[in-house]
Amino acid sequence: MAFSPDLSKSTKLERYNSYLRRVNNTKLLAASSKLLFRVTLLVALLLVFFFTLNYPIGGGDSQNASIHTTSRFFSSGFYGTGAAWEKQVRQSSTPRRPNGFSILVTGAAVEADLNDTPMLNKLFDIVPFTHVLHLAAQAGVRYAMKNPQSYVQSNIAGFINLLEVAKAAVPQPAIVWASSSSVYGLNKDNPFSEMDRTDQPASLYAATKKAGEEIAHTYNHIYGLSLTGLRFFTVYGPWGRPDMAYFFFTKDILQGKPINIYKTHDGTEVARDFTYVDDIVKGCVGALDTAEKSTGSGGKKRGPAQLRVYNLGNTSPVGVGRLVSILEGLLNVKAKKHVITMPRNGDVPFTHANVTLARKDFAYKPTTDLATGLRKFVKWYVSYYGVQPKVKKDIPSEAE
Ligand SMILES: O=C(O)[C@H]1O[C@H](OP(=O)(O)OP(=O)(O)OC[C@H]2O[C@@H](n3ccc(=O)[nH]c3=O)[C@H](O)[C@@H]2O)[C@H](O)[C@@H](O)[C@H]1O
Repeated sequence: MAFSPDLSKSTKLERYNSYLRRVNNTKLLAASSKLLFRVTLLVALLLVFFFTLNYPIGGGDSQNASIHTTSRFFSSGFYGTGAAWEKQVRQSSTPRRPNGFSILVTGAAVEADLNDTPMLNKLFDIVPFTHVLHLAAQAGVRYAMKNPQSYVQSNIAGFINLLEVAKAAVPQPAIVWASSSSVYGLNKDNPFSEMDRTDQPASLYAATKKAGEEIAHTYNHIYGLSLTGLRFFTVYGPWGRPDMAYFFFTKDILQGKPINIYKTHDGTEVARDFTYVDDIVKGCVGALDTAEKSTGSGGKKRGPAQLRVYNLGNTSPVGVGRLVSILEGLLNVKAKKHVITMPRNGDVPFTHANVTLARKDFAYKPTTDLATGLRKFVKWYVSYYGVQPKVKKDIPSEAE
């Protein structure tokens, strides 16, 4: 089976990407009640991880792609409507049952800027959030060499701004936020455990995520904020980020363009613990469900608060060559493969999550292997971009 892309849809998406970049947006969703939250979170996370976090133009070579930063949520049009905006925020955050959660999700839904302090203050004035799920970030390992400032702006300045507002809030929310497997950097222990060293980041992206973990420690220590960092391992799936390898490999394979498969400097294959988005969503919900309340109030600590870090990975690393052969099987197209030595661009040779801690504390158990997850991704890709199968109509039910 072979496919030819529908360019009108691609163009539409690229125009949308360009819009997203212009508004430099991060998305926010205020969800209320556990039930509403779970439903909303699923949608939000799909958008967060795979659509809104970092969208390069055209989804091509991530090294050349221009990626917008995501320190914004709420469009000025929406945020600027005053009473209507407030009403919407109140409505979407009113718990549907007693003791329901009211959760601010950054990185999805309506648009505004994390660095917009008055806007954040206003939000927290309107809603006594019980939790924040902070997913907004500038992601991507290699793009950090092109636009380092965007990482500082989003992952450090934006995070601190959010923590400043959260620590002063009454009540203080519990915060669960997206760290990254990249914090393990040059760590050689395998699989990666939360106890391993994380003081050797290989990219600026990793360094800003590690900085986030240290900043979290500080706000927990001084203000009694309950903070949980989740180290996500190469998350993929429908609505994914076009700057990630599995995504642009799919595009390039379909277009007959060559792809680079990295090998390490000693000639071994580069591997990743690719983790399907639905498994990550379950991990986020588990972390929120088990997050204890912050102990401070109005900027004053009243006792020790919870501080946690968890790996959320798939626990089965797969080589990039294998990833490509699964895609070839799904697309029924042979890739033009160039195996090259990994450029010195912040990449690490392998990742592998030990998830014992997350399993123990909130029963985290990834269930989607790479072939299954990529099948779901390719199905979505073909439908989203209007790719026409040339040989077969359906994606094969098995990868190979
Ligand atoms: O877990 C994380 O913390 C990070 O995961 C993700 O980073 P990575 O694991 O680097 O994913 P991704 O770019 O898809 O490359 C996948 C594989 O393809 C290899 N790769 C890449 C490009 C290429 O041209 N050739 C190639 O072999 C490459 O060497 C790698 O082995 C997120 O992007 C990041 O935001 C962060 O969340």
